Amino acid sequence: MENEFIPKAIEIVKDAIKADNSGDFDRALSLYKQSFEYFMTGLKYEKNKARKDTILKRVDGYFKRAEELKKYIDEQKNGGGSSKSDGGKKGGSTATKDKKDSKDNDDEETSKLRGALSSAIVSEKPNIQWSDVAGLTSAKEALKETVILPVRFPQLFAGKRKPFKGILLYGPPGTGKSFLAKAVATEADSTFFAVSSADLVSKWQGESEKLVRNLFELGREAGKSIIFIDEVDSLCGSRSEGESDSARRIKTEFLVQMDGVGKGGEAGSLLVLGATNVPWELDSAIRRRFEKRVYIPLPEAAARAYMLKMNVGDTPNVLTEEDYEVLGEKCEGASGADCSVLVREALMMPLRKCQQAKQFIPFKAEDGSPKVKPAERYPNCPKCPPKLSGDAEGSDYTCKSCGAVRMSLWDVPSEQLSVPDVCRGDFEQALGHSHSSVSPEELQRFVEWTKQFGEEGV
Ligand SMILES: Nc1ncnc2c1ncn2[C@@H]1O[C@H](COP(=O)(O)OP(=O)(O)OP(=O)(O)O)[C@@H](O)[C@H]1O
Repeated sequence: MENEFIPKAIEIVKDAIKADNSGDFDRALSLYKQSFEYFMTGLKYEKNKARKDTILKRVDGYFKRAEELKKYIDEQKNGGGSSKSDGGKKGGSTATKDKKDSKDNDDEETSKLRGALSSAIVSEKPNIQWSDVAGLTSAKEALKETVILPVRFPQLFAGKRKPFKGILLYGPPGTGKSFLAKAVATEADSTFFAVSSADLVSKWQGESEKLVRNLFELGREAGKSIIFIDEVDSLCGSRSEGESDSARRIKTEFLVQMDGVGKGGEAGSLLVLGATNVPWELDSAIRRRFEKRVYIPLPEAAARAYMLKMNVGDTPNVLTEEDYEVLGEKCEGASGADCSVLVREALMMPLRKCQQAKQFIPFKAEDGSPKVKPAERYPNCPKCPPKLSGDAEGSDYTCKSCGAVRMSLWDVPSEQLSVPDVCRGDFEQALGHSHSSVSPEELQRFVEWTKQFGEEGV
């Protein structure tokens, strides 16, 4: 698949620079941040190393500028800071800071880091139930054992029996790793700290290891909490020649913090959940800290059928259980995310039928009001199609046999339009355009890695 994230990121960053130059710093900062999300995702898929390095260099510059802006905006908000109208370019103001004693400095630094963290993490109490997660039975069991049991029955974890403190969920994209992590947090009634690795990475200007430390402190202070680090590979990839000092420091801090999890606190009160699509890129030291590694594979037919049904929800449809079963079989290779895209596509089909229809059948609704429904293909009327297709019939032609009226959607009074229910045919048509986002080679790689380091989560 063509990597569309980088061009999109560049588009956004151009707007950011424009806003920056025109003095609209709030907007500029928000656009820079938005572009980082796209850059980080795009970089994940960028295979060309030279191109990757060039982009990273550029992004580094944007990060620095965003940091300056954030500092400047914060200073303005706090009523202090410089009155410069350059958004803190050329160093910004540190005048207020100089007067503080060292304790104040520490507090200030901590609160600054906390501020930075709050923009980097999403802290919430999610509301995703186990039953919302299709399939993945043994992954759910493994997570229940790790998270729920220690809280409910602490006596089970006496002596040397300790709950796991780090779990890695790995598998192809869109298989529900983040979704599952949220279900864990709901079930455990824990605060969920989801870290956007793009934001953490964006603080790699000498402070990120402190950010990691603060993140873990926040987690400990919040009582029962789960720290979810998506794309953990981008924080803790394996050592490479080009690895910078700051990347090494963040990794070391992460190791130290992971070792501290579970010490001094209530058993199972802080859990670190990591997710990655590329487990083989993880540093072996980090891999070891995630004591349990659960493979989240592509869903099986029954899980796919269930997801299709959940995604259709209460949209008017004529689909039967059997239809879902057949469709579940047909979309082999689709991830959970692919299934939602497929449903979205299929749900649009009735709209397309309305838009493309050249004739509509009038009928009376149950309450007696006049309605029309699109009749693009009307197989039950042998006379209708040939006559209707003839231009000579004129635009106001009505078929004497079936009653179809020649008109377009725009001729239909809004209150009279009856939208066709979603049917199996709509899905079959949508399936024609869909494709699996994971190649068999990639899948094989996950299977191999699971044999060596993980366990099946199906
Ligand atoms: N097993 C599942 N049950 C229900 N919904 C699912 C499942 N798997 C995926 N989905 C749907 O797909 C969406 C994307 O899933 P999610 O973001 O959790 O995948 P992920 O594995 O974390 O992907 P990535 O690796 O790309 O971050 C979810 O919001 C959910 O709607």
